[in-house]
Amino acid sequence: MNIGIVGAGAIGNFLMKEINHNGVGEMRIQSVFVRDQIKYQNLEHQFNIKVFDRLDAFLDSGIDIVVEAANIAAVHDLFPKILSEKDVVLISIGALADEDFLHKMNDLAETYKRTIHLPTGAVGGLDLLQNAHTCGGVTSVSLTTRKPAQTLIDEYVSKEVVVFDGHASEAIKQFPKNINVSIILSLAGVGIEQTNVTIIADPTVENNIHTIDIEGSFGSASLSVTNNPLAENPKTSHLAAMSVLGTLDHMTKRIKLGG
Ligand SMILES: NC(=O)C1=CN([C@@H]2O[C@H](COP(=O)(O)OP(=O)(O)OC[C@H]3O[C@@H](n4cnc5c(N)ncnc54)[C@H](OP(=O)(O)O)[C@@H]3O)[C@@H](O)[C@H]2O)C=CC1
Ligand SMILES: O=C([O-])CC(=O)C(=O)O
Repeated sequence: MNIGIVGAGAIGNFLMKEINHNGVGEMRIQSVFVRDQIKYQNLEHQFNIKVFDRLDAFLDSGIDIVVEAANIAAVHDLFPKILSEKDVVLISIGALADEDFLHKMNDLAETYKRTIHLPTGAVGGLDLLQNAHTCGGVTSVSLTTRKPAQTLIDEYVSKEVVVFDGHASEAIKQFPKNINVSIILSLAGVGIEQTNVTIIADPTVENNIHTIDIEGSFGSASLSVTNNPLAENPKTSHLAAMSVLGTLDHMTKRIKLGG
């Protein structure tokens, strides 16, 4: 599978190292789309890839699938066009909190017979949540996210501060780089207006900790993930990058787990 990536930050670099240096199945990252070709030119030599700043040339570079590792604005601006030509993997899931955009992407996928893959990201439990929700059996979903204070707020704090308490729809507007996980949970479960989110800036922690509580006709579930951050971007958890790789790897398998 020849892969194109949009964005070359913490997750993009993780993927280039794992796939092109360490090797994962039959995958290869062939092309990377960036805003500033000069800034990222060194990647060509480092990972044996081609760097593009023109979208048409990137899409024509022999890639089978496009992985987004950029931001919400890039999904909104670039991916309707990209989806009309390629299957896509999106990690800035917050882009889909905009319901008009979500419907537009769904319609494009139908029209062009494309697939939009959404990795689980820095959490777990989506299998349970989706299964329980399929029969309308979920009554409540809550996410409590605790991150190192400096990744959420600029001012110094000596003790923990609740910086957000409300629904996922508003959480992603206020913290677009920190709470994409709330939108994948919303999509799997009860929706962005019903998924409860609390975000805590904690000066005493070094991990990104996501705790999910689900209640429904199946019973109840509680899952807490204590994530190591990626060195290149401490806002982003290692598991989020791994989940993109996992999503690509699962596509190649004949035996599909989960559901
Ligand atoms: N779903 C989840 O669980 C998680 C999602 N995320 C999300 O994943 C995304 C990537 O994270 P991460 O790698 O840590 O972010 P970084 O900030 O480390 O990297 C983002 C990269 O995207 C590039 N970029 C931005 N806009 C564009 C554009 N229009 N076209 C091409 N490249 C662009 C930036 O380049 P430059 O600015 O130099 O042009 C940069 O190289 C973020 O949106 C983040 O919020 C992160 C963690 C968990
Ligand atoms: O990586 C994480 O822990 C979660 C994150 O930033 C996000 O959901 O946007």
